[in-house]
Amino acid sequence: MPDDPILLRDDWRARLRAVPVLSGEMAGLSESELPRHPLSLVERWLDDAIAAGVTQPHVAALATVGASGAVSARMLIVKDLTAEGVWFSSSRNSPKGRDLAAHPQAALTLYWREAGRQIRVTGEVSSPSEEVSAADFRERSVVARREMLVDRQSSPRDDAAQTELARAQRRLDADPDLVAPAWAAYLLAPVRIEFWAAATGRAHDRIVAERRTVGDEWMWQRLWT
Ligand SMILES: Cc1cc2nc3c(=O)[nH]c(=O)nc-3n(C[C@H](O)[C@H](O)[C@H](O)COP(=O)(O)O)c2cc1C
Repeated sequence: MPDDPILLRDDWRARLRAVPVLSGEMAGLSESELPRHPLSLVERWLDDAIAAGVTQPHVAALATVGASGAVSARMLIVKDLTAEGVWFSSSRNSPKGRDLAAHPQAALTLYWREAGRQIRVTGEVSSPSEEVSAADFRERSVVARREMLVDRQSSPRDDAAQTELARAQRRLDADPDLVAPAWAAYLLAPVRIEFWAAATGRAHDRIVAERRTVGDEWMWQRLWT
């Protein structure tokens, strides 16, 4: 059998180089716009993204570290923004859930292409409220709840899947309020939030807020891009 080439094209460098990035008029971020608490700026940027009709403005990349030190990242949905931090949800039994049990820290990155804005949140992760976790679970679609009652996220899917899903559906039919015990609403409480804003015709802006170890004071610092 002849060796098929792995890639069909060998001009990827040139093709990628030709794709425009950060096109359009972008205002950057100035010191005068900085609030006392960086979550206020997260709120403002999220608001702007929703108002501008950005697609899936609440989808973020979450990076975690496993017990062995291996790093994983995946996209997920930001479920809430409160004065405590950023919320997302998943199964405690998923690979990310196991990572978070071993190392309750994470990095979450939001990126709004149309606005040329990126936010990087790093901090401590907890699942502080069974009530919030249960309410979050009940808001999910039937299909998603059924999958989560089987609770095998990221495991190989074999022939037993249909039987297990049918069993989960019967449990849901019998009790529509049923909550998968492993479902967690996680809170990422920030210790560092970095804002990156594209600016047209000059260097882009990068400003970071770091929580001081004493009290709830935040220290702002401009960074080299
Ligand atoms: C747009 C988008 C949104 C997603 N939202 C979630 C979510 O809210 N929670 C979740 O557990 N997985 C979500 N996923 C799936 C994850 O990316 C990932 O495949 C899954 O959580 C398994 O990750 P893990 O094996 O690292 O635990 C989403 C994927 C995409 C592409």
